[in-house]
Amino acid sequence: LIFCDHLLLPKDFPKLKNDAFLLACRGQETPHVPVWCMRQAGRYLPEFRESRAGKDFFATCRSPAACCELTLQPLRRFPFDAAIIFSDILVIPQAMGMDVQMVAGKGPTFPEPLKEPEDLLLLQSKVDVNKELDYVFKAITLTRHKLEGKVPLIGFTGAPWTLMAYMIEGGGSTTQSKAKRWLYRHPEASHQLLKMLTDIIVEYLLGQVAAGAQALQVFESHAGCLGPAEFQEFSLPYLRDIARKVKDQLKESGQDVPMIVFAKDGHYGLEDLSQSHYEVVGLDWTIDPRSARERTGGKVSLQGNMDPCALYAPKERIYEIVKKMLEGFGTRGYIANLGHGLYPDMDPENVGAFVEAVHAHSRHLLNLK
Ligand SMILES: Cc1c2[nH]c(c1CCC(=O)O)Cc1[nH]c(c(CCC(=O)O)c1C)Cc1[nH]c(c(CCC(=O)O)c1C)Cc1[nH]c(c(C)c1CCC(=O)O)C2
Repeated sequence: LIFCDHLLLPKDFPKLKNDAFLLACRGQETPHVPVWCMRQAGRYLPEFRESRAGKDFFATCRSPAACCELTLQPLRRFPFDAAIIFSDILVIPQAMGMDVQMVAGKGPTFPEPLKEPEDLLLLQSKVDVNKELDYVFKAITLTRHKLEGKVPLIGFTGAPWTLMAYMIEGGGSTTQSKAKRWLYRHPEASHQLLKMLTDIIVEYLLGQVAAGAQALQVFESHAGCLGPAEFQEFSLPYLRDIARKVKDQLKESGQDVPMIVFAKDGHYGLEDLSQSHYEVVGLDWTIDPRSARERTGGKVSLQGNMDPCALYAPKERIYEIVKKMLEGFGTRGYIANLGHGLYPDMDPENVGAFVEAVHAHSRHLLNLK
């Protein structure tokens, strides 16, 4: 039999061998606390830099074989309990007709960002998600096969506010003042754009599940620049809509896929996020584990939240920090992760020490029970 990778179908997937991550998403018992890292496929790995060398970032995102290889790389080194598909949140603005380039040393850049509400007319409002983002679905299907059931595969998307902010700022920004100007000056146009994005995101996530994604994470990376009132109006309703619509649709076909919401620096919204139809709330390092547990009252599983910079510490110190974190969160309904993505200058050995510490210390705590 000759198998052609690009002909692999989203069915007959290999049997899952390690379900600790999926069990933890649902608050069920696990033999150890599962762990993965945001940006685990990244430049801190020499093999990643070599695979990416000289190639355009978004061209890489469009190659299912490249995405599959980059997704698998960290798993060859470390016993992570989940894989996250290599892609980017900005493939959605691209599918809506915007040009996005990855500029070395600067990050993602939109040569023609949205400036005024009239610019919304330039966007493709009815995106054929299955056609425009087909390459992501192919990458997911291929990767799910190539994972051979080692660990579950996580799909993801940017949340509406975070994508809107990129589309208006045209790149990274510390204040997000251009995007926030829209919220205060053009609230109706803002809602129009957020609604447009929500509809596309729902279809995109459903497509990822159909392609083989076993969990979904929604990145609201720019929650931190909103205050509680703006979050209530411009972020939370859309985050809720996404989870409800995805879940309703999946239920119709008898499927159930855990969803994670990660609102970076959105500590003011923690109670609300824990009542937003997501099984898991991701946390950054500005929240104390015990208070996060108290504030979410056992309604959700929690994921996070070690400061990525703590990985610069010597290994013994990493172990101590992990120990405290595990004791704060407890071993049930908990997925260890960083509070944001791994930095490109991280020593892979320290990432390994982090994973090892989570597994070893959580097994120790679970054996005491
Ligand atoms: C805001 C955001 C983006 N992309 C993403 C977010 C949300 C998460 C967050 O808050 O960080 C999401 C993302 N981007 C990438 C992943 C892959 C999966 C994983 O976590 O391993 C994920 C989940 C790959 C990537 N996306 C990017 C890289 C690094 C660039 C490269 O490989 O050349 C990777 C591995 C590029 C990217 N893409 C984006 C930024 C800000 C950058 C960094 C630019 C830089 O550091 O030069 C937009």
